[in-house]
Amino acid sequence: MLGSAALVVGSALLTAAVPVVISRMIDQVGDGTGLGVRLSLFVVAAAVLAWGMNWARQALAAWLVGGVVYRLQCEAADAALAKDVAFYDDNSVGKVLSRVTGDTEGFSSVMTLTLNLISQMFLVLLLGGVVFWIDVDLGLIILATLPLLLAAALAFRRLARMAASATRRVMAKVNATVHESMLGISVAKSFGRERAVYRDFDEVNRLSYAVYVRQGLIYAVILPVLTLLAGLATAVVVYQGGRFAVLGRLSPGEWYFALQALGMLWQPVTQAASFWSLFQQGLAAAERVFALIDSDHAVVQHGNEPVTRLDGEIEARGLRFGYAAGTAVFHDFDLRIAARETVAVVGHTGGGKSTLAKLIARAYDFQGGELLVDGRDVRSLDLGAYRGRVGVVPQHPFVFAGTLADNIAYGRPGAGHADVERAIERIGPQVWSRSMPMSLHDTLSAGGQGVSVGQRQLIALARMFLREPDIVILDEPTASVDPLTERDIQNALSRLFTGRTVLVIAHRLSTIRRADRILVMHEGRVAEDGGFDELLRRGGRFAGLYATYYAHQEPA
Ligand SMILES: Nc1ncnc2c1ncn2[C@@H]1O[C@H](COP(=O)(O)OP(=O)(O)OP(=O)(O)O)[C@@H](O)[C@H]1O
Repeated sequence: MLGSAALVVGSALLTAAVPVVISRMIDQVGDGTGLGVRLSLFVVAAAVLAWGMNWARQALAAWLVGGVVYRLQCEAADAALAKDVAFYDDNSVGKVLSRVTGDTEGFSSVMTLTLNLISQMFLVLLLGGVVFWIDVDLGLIILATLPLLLAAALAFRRLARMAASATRRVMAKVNATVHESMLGISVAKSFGRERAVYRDFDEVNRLSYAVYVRQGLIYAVILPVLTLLAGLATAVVVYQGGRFAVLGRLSPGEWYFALQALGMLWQPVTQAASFWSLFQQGLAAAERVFALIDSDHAVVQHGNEPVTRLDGEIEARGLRFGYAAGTAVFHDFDLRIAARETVAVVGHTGGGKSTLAKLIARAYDFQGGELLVDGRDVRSLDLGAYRGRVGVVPQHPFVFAGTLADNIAYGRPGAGHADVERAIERIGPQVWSRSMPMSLHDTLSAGGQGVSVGQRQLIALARMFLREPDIVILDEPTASVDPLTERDIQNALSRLFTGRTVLVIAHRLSTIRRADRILVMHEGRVAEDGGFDELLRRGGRFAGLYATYYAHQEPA
């Protein structure tokens, strides 16, 4: 920082020294020979030195700003990764991405701008001081021309800002349209709607063309007008300085200096006019990044009790939960799941099955009541260690870009090839080879294009065998897989379920039949609870669900 300040002062002094020395030499023109050579040598030396100092100053600034942005991006990315799932309900991935990259860069450009402006302002003060020292009246004349230029720059800044924000808005619209059409491309293709999608895009693209042209026209006016105003101001100084020189108040060298100083003042002054709004934008960007870093976690803990192993007994007492204030999913929810019990959760859509699973997995926090695991308040347990003992298999497990082996090894940090092979062994080698034709070294694409739902489930189950969780939460896919793959998955599941507490949001009859207990969820409460045959005999909600949904899965 000190080095940077010294370079700012040094390069400003050098830049200001050039017109000062030249003006002095002009006044000594009659004194001797070789003046032109000495003058030229001085100008070259000063230019080289000033270039060197400016280079060092800018390199130092880049190093400083780069360091700050690097740390800010690390902290923002770290904060985004630490956020609970609930955070991503309100903040889309795109929004978080623009906080971590776009906003941190916005902040960096303001830092660079500020450092440049500080050095330029220092030069302005230096040159202004010399002009006033030469002649106060001339200094006042130059000073009087500055507000005119400043006012023009401010007015243009407003115009430029309006044009820029219109361009930003329309670009956001273009991006959103492209994003949406690409997301739904398979649907568009299957309905033969490509031309309609193109027409939608063309409409916003025409809008963006019009806005761009308007912005170009506005910018085309700004610079020539500012140059004209600068020319007028120079004319005033030429006239007045000339008069003072004729009157003997100024030497020709001082007159030259005043004109040079004026030329050097324009740029910082016009830049200062646009500085404030850019500075505010940068601060707003920084605020957004800090809001991400400082925002509270949705899952609140009040203890860090160690968790090494769990028996897996789960109990909810008077649990209250809603995703948003005033919309409760659970009012006064009670439930007890014994250790190592397999519970199938069924019910109509919106009944609260996934919500229950998310609360047990600590993806969300509840607002009232108690959630006990092995008789201990879940909020008193070390969150990371607790989550490490709970394995969640979502309906559509995510596949990362990398080899199949990498994707399985994801289940346990540091797992090697032998561990992956062992996990496959536990699933059942025949089961695996029948459903997974690819080799462990084959590369999968992010999102899992080219990998079926059943295969993704098998990858996720292999990850679970590596992880060895004490509580398994599984959301079965609704999409039916072929009977052979279903049998493979069921075989893998029965191995995974043994000796663990399992909560499975069940869509397959085979899973329901195998469960120790079935919970029928309805409007945020347990409407029925019991064994398969018992619930069928009861003739209630489960019997209804069975008749309308599960019965068709019975083998003929
Ligand atoms: N992220 C969310 N934000 C706000 N409300 C939500 C969210 N997720 C679920 N809900 C609401 O909570 C209620 C319970 O939903 P939940 O997903 O638990 O039901 P479900 O029984 O699992 O349904 P499905 O079988 O369709 O998955 C529903 O009214 C749903 O609209």
